[in-house]
Amino acid sequence: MSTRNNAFSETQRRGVYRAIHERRDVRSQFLPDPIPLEVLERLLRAAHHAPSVGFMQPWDFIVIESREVRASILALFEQENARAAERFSGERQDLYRGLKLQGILESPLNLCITCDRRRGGPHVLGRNSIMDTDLFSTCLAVQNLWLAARAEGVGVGWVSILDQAELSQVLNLPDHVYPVAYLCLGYVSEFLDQPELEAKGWRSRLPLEELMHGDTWGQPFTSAFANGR
Ligand SMILES: Cc1cc2c(cc1C)N(C[C@H](O)[C@H](O)[C@H](O)COP(=O)(O)O)c1[nH]c(=O)[nH]c(=O)c1N2
Repeated sequence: MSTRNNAFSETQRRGVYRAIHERRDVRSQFLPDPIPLEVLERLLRAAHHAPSVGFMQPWDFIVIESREVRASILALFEQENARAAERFSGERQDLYRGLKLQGILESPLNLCITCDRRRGGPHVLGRNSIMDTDLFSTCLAVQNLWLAARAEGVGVGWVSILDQAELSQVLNLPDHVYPVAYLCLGYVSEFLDQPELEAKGWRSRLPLEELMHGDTWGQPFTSAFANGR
């Protein structure tokens, strides 16, 4: 692979793609070892360097160490998860009930990444038509953290089986602050080779080719470059 102007070196590029491909959602493999403060700071700094609409930086990071708070969140999860299971039936429900979908107490640290929908005032550059761009920006902060964590050997698990209003109440969030991601963080015994949902037979990765369209929805993608046009 040749290196073009401004591109990373091959080794650095490999590192970036490795973090992307080997990042996993972790629920079952957490170790109790604490995450050193300097590592946590690097992860939060990575998150804070995400792109954001109008440079709004709408995120805040609630670092949750308290076992009591985590136990309250786990209770919210149990309640919502029981309801979620009812949406499936037969074998699918049995499979669902067998899945581990959170590591709230096993992980040493929980982190809620929120979106302050008022940050930057009433007129944020780029957020005049699509108001949810603040939420999209916050998701990018989550992904930055998730990738940086993989490079640090720290596992991250996203728990969304939670009632948003109840979660906000437990975390004492003001009305204009939305809890985008409730995350469990910790070192892990291993990172699985494939998503746990795939390994357990819930759902597999779709072929990329099926997701590529040319010019408009549903048109086959045949690259002009590949065809020498
Ligand atoms: C917005 C959002 C919300 C959730 C998730 C992800 C995202 C992006 N995922 C993790 C999800 O199941 C996982 O990413 C996929 O199964 C793919 O696996 P890998 O992340 O590649 O390991 C997730 N996992 C889980 O065990 N409990 C959950 O509540 C959620 N919620």
